Amino acid sequence: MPGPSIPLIDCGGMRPGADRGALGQALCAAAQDSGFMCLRNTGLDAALLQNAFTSSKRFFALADADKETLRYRDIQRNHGYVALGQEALDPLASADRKESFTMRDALRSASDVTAWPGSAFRNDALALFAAARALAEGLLDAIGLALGLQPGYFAQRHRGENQTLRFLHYPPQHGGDLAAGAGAHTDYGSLTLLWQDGNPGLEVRAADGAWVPVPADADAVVVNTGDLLERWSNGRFRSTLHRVRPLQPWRSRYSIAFFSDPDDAVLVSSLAGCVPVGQPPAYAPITARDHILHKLAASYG
Ligand SMILES: O=C(O)CCC(=O)C(=O)O
Ligand SMILES: [Fe+2]
Repeated sequence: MPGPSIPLIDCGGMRPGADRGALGQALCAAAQDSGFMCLRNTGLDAALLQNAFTSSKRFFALADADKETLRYRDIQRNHGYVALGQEALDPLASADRKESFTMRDALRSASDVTAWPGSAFRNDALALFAAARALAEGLLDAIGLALGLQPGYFAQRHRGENQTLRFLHYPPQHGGDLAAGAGAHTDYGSLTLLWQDGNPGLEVRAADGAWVPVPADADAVVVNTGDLLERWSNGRFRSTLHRVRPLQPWRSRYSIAFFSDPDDAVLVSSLAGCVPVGQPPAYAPITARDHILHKLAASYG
């Protein structure tokens, strides 16, 4: 069960037309207290996830030379295979011991055959991408409602350009000094959805500085709020530090993340309703593109 700092929220199936008011309040409370939450009953089809994990495992099991043919080329495109030791989510620490396949704006590259390991992988990834996108939109809609924004406020600013699906693999480690799977970092954008394979390792930093394990429950989706939602909410929502440690290093750990971040040109500035009367905003406005590229450039050193 989640500890007190990582609330568990039942989404009631996210049925269309369902009352989003109570859900929005619960999401906002969790974003404010912890920045992390575990969601159940989101209505996301479990078969899509299972297929995506299967494709991910098949891909990471390929020979390095095959994976390298699809290698990540640049942070602008933010697509492709990143091998062990090439990314440091904490730029001041050593590189992460993980490999990943990143798919920014996946629907747009759907017809580019050179971008994908094969059609089964592509179909599984695109199906999950579309479902995760709809789920993130529903969650952002509920949050917007609780913040008193116009319906569709966030949807109009998250049209896919910076929505990114990412398959992750933390390979086993045998003996010696164990390396971190992912260094301490905050996520860059609005909302991250994360599915785990049941292998623990993800930890979040609580307000008192303690590292708190996130349950590795394969049936729940972990959701956290990122830097740009922190800025939009004038610091009301937290973009919480988190990391991945090798808690069970003898076996592989797989996870799948979906980052729902604002479109490049969106200027993120503190929402009027979040700024106390008579006080200046806590952050200067920034475009999503500037913030995301700055963070990507730091992590790819
Ligand atoms: O794999 C995980 O559990 C977390 C990954 C993560 O935090 C990230 O990719 O931003
Ligand atoms: Fe993260």
